Amino acid sequence: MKLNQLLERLEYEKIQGSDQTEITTLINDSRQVQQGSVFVCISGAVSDGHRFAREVAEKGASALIVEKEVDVPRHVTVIRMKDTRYGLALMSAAYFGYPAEKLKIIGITGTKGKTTTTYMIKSILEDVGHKVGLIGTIEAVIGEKKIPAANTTPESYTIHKYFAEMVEIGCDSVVMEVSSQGLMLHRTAGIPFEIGIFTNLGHDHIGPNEHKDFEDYKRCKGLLFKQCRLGIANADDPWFEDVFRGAACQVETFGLSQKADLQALDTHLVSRPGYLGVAYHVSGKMDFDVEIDIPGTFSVYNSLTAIAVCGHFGVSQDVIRRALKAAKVKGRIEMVKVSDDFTLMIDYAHNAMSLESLLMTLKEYNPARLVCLFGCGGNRSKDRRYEMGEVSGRLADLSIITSDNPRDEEPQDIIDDIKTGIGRTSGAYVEICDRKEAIKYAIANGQPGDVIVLAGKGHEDYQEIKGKKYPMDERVLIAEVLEELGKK
Ligand SMILES: CC(=O)N[C@H]1[C@@H](OP(=O)(O)OP(=O)(O)OC[C@H]2O[C@@H](n3ccc(=O)[nH]c3=O)[C@H](O)[C@@H]2O)O[C@H](CO)[C@@H](O)[C@@H]1O[C@H](C)C(=O)N[C@@H](C)C(=O)N[C@H](CCC(=O)O)C(=O)O
Ligand SMILES: Nc1ncnc2c1ncn2[C@@H]1O[C@H](COP(=O)(O)OP(=O)(O)OP(=O)(O)O)[C@@H](O)[C@H]1O
Repeated sequence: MKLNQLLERLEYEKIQGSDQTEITTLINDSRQVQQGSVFVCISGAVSDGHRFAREVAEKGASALIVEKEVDVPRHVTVIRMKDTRYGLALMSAAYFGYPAEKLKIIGITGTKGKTTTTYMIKSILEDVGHKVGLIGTIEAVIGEKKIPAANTTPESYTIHKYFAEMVEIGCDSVVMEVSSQGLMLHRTAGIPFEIGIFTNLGHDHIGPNEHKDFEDYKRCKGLLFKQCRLGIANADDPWFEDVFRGAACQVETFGLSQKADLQALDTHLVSRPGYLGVAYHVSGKMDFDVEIDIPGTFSVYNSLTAIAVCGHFGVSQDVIRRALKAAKVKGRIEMVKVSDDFTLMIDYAHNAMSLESLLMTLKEYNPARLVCLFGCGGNRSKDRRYEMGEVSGRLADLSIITSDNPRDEEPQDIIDDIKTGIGRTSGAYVEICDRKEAIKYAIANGQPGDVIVLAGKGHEDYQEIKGKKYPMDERVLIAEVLEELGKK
């Protein structure tokens, strides 16, 4: 492959060598450079790719893409452009043969609801025979293959590599989470999104390594709507109009308010022993009743989004209704049936903010008791332990304090910190260090009408202790506990 084939959609300046240079691989990590690679130098948060220029030249790189000056032998081609992250995105698309153009790509951005909505959409579209790839916080899903994720939105090279694999196995569409960091760092630059979705905007992801302030966070979210054909937005979010300022797409809205194009009417919580959910009537562009077994008013928003998207894929109302009923997201308010008397669920909430939001949501169902089982990760801020302890002590009727990922710390020390937080409230608690034993206690002592939440681990299937990840899937622990209690 010739270098200029990768550069065809980019503006660039030739510093030395030739853009007709033959190249073997496209790489932005010096450690992976091979003979003939083109190395893209990225000025990162931790490292600067330009620092490795001489090293990669010695390893045999045939070309370098830079945004700063580098000093390498004359036989190495050097191409300069304004932004090499942007360059990497467009070069990656070309390198893999523009796979995005063979897929219908749905991108979801927003502070909350991305993961849940992504899986809902995948589930409905697959019900009518679409083959759907997925890229998100938990994993990338390519057919049967599941690749654990490091970032919500991976680096552009990885995205196009996944797209190419999806095309290869016959996917016709992809649903992906698009983080504001992903947009800001051009990980998604050049992707022709068929549909872009805006769920909501909250004060999050602002700090030294993320966005400098809320304005910047909001601006970055809006970038998605400059590169999609159709934008579907939550009309009830106070920032909706700001985010869509300057949008270049057609816009449709959903929400509870009358101004929304697709509206949820008569929303109500549904609760039966062992079951919590929401129900409502869809009005506007469609007209039918929906019930889903994921609790919380936000489930109305997430499912409405999925309905709006699937409407554009021509999915019938009956199919949408049936598929939504079956939609589950691993580790996101995931109900696990253990009893006809009480309800148990697994959720990823692992900081005070998400735990508070989860417990407040569940309290709306007026459970006999709200039981919260959780621990906190080791080698992380102690404040999180005090705060989670305080939130659970304040909102749950019983806290069961246990281990999460202790990492290099002693589990009991972490539990003691959580107890300091609970001590600021009058909340009742028990402490059972072993997570399986703690789950056993919760199930064995479940009372009619209780809602029990196992918080913190969510989709994770391991427990990290002193640098090693040991297999630990809460679904497996629950099954073992039921067996041991003779309830299976
Ligand atoms: C601040 C930030 O966004 N960092 C991300 C970024 O790292 P970076 O490009 O700055 O990388 P770097 O380590 O400074 O290295 C710079 C360049 O030198 C190269 N290098 C480095 C070392 C070396 O020996 N040789 C070498 O060539 C690197 O390959 C890179 O090209 O690019 C990496 C690859 O894509 C990411 O893994 C990394 O994510 C960090 C770890 C991260 O997690 N960031 C968070 C803030 C994030 O992106 N979060 C969002 C979710 C937010 C939400 O939920 O809305 C996400 O999408 O995950
Ligand atoms: N639409 C929503 N609005 C507000 N909260 C939500 C919404 N959807 C889900 N949540 C809550 O936020 C938690 C995280 O949901 P989800 O993983 O779908 O969001 P996300 O956008 O992927 O966020 P994160 O990046 O934090 O994982 C859920 O467990 C639930 O408690």
